[in-house]
Amino acid sequence: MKTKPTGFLWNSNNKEVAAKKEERAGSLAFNVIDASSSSSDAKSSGKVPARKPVSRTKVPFEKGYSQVDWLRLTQTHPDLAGLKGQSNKRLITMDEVKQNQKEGSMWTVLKGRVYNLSPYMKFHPGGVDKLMKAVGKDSTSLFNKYHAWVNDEFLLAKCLVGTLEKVGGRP
Ligand code: HEM
Repeated sequence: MKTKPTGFLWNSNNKEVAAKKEERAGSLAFNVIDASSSSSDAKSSGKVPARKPVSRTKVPFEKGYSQVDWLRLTQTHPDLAGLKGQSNKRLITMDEVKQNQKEGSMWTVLKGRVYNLSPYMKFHPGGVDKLMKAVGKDSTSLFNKYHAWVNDEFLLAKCLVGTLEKVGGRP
């Protein structure tokens, strides 16, 4: 069973991800958090087949590109999103996301929010190649496939460009 500690990288209260189970050791009772699947209840009941594990190779970071370095940069850089004075509260179409795939301006949609991934590229623990797959499209399912527990909203807060416009008024 895989367990994940909580911290700035990980969502601590993601109910979809973490399935809690109480276990006992002598007189001690404690919660075990299983982050290995988003549907462990369904899995243990035998209704859903176990999800195929994805290959998750961590790429050794270049000096100066650790997650701590990233956090420092988010606190000091004046405009990581590349807004140039524009508001990050505006609605953005998928067309506009597709148009931003160049150095310095590499946009993705993640859980309805639009981010500029360009500054995060070399900091991504899964490597640049993997993160490039997110550019110009909605990367929510890819993101969840590899690491649904990662706290994207916190990590990419300073890269927020706007919100994806809903088409046809449906959520
Ligand atoms: C879009 C925004 C993304 C963010 C903010 C992000 C962030 C992260 C973080 C924080 C980790 C370290 C996780 C940990 O230590 O548990 C990680 C690892 C990783 N990511 Fe991403 N990621 C993103 C997108 C993607 C995409 C699109 C892919 C695949 C196509 C991907 C593949 C991986 C892989 C393979 C690892 C490394 C293996 C591991 O931690 O075991 N990531 N990412």
